Amino acid sequence: MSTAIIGAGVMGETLLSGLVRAGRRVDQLMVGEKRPERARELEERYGVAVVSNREAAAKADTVALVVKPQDMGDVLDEIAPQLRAGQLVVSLAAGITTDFIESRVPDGVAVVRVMPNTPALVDEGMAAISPGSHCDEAHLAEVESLMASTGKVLRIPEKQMDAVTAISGSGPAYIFFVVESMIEAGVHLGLPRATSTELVVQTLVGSAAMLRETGTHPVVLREQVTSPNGTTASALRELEIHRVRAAFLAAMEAARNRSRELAEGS
Ligand SMILES: NC(=O)C1=CN([C@@H]2O[C@H](COP(=O)(O)OP(=O)(O)OC[C@H]3O[C@@H](n4cnc5c(N)ncnc54)[C@H](OP(=O)(O)O)[C@@H]3O)[C@@H](O)[C@H]2O)C=CC1
Ligand SMILES: O=C(O)[C@@H]1CCC=N1
Repeated sequence: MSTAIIGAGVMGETLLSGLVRAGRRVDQLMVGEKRPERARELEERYGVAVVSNREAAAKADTVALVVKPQDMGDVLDEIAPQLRAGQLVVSLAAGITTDFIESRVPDGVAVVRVMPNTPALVDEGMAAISPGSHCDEAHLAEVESLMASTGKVLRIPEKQMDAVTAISGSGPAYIFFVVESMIEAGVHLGLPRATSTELVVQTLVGSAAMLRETGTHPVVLREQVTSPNGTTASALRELEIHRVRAAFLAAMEAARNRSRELAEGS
């Protein structure tokens, strides 16, 4: 099965590199990318063929669209004449619905919507997938195997996609923001930057491993750290005073709303 990736920016390259790591034959992969210097970079780095979007759409069994949501209409208009029934189009774009894509491709082309995230680069991705209306089990299984090469995959109803985008799609950015803030706090408290960075990164990795390996609720894990009248309780009181929990809720609501707006082309 050949796969084309159209749009090889951050997420397109993340998908490409995952497929290569997972052992997909490079001669079964191709890339459509509009910037020539980026195309050359990918050819050198992965030995993958960079072709025109039309050639990619004509030749590949599966066409993964990884351009910005705002570019999706133009790319679909460009490749639609090359697509034919039996092919699978996979969109990784935020906001763009399967309806939007299905209305622009020939009948019989199956569409699957995916929301990945960047930890896929280290095979710890979280991808959610939703079928379009002409999609069967074999198409979903193909996308599941595509995305499983870089992490976990969850099947969800498409109506949950905007919320999923706000939580796991954008999620790594919130975590990096917290990490960055904690490192700066360490520096503020007088720690060397390298020490602060090592402390924070390992604390994040250790906490994530506890969540995954014990399956214990985060509230219980937090309580285990919080000694009576101790340091953690003092810190948590400040986070509540500064309404950090409410800020997280508002932030993710804003991301969900932005995903809905992208669907409308703004
Ligand atoms: N980054 C992330 O964490 C995630 C991104 N996504 C989704 O992935 C998609 C891509 O995002 P991201 O990788 O961050 O964005 P990037 O801007 O890094 O990548 C998009 C790439 O597509 C190229 N491109 C634009 N138009 C065309 C075209 N007509 N033909 C071929 N290539 C084209 C762009 O080139 P140029 O720069 O010259 O325009 C760019 O290299 C978005 O839809 C986003 O919603 C989903 C989940 C997570
Ligand atoms: O910020 C964005 O719009 C994309 C979608 C999810 C993560 N990055």
